[in-house]
Amino acid sequence: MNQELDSAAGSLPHENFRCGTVALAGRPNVGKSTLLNALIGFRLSITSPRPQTTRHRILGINTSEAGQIMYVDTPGLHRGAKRAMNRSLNRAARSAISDVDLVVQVIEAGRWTDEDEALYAALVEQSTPRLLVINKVDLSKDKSAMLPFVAELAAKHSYDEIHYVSALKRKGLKELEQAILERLPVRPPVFGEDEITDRSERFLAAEMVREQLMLRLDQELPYATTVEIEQFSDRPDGIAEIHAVIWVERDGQKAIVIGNGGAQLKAIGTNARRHMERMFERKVFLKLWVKVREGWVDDENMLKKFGYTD
Ligand SMILES: Nc1nc2c(ncn2[C@@H]2O[C@H](COP(=O)(O)OP(=O)(O)OP(=O)(O)O)[C@@H](O)[C@H]2O)c(=O)[nH]1
Repeated sequence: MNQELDSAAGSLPHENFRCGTVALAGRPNVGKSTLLNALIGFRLSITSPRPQTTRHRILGINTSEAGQIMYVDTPGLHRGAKRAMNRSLNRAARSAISDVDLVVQVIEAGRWTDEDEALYAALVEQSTPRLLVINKVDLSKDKSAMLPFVAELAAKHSYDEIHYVSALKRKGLKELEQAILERLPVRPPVFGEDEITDRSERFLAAEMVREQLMLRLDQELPYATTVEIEQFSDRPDGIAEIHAVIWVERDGQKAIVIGNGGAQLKAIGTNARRHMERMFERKVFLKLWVKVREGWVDDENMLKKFGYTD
């Protein structure tokens, strides 16, 4: 990852080879990251049942004979964001949809909310081609019940195409991929064919710890945490040594993250390390600390330090 571009980049593999960027946009929790992972066939972007799990713009690359699709996973657009971090996530989401070849708006089957409408309004202001993806179709037992919902949607909104998918069950993805490719410009690949992201292992390591925080901590606590990698080095014995700090806002939160006798922190570390070993294809030695930085979620300087703003 993040290697020198492959020699394939720069030359056109065949005259119809297509290459372009595609934003996966939508309100929080509709399944954008799950869809990204399913489309690239790799568990790159972290997912959880909680809204705004994704905090960064992440590029996931899928290269085939036909072309190279660079998917941009974006934070979910959240209305009425009060805290500085949520406002910054909204900014990232908006800028991600403004500079791409195609936008895929993702919604949940049977639900169209004010947040979906607000995103649609933002898309209409741009002339970028757009597809609608109705995700989580596996959850609706009676598929025909969806028809009036889609008919009403289509009557009031204009999309190039509407697709039904289940990102979780990997249904409808081939047709979606085909529709995406058709709308990308003919041009040579930007990345080498084995590259799956523009993000470094260091970044992905922090994300994997954060995923465990999102999955294991209750209520608002995950939103008061972030992860900073202090050291990422490859030891002579081939093991990647990673030191990470979990930042929280208050002492009480620190105690919860550590858990009784350190049990919670141990479980977070074990699970994150297993995922890292699978993704990085080598053994990992992971060391975690929990530290308090009061009010970091509302502090623009801290958000910058943690990579949430430019
Ligand atoms: N049943 C079902 N669940 C899904 C599907 N796709 C995603 N989910 C679940 O929906 C939840 C949210 O998925 P994410 O991929 O994290 O959603 P997101 O849109 O990236 O969320 P944000 O980070 O909040 O923007 C997770 O629990 C997923 O497992 C699907 O096709 N079917």
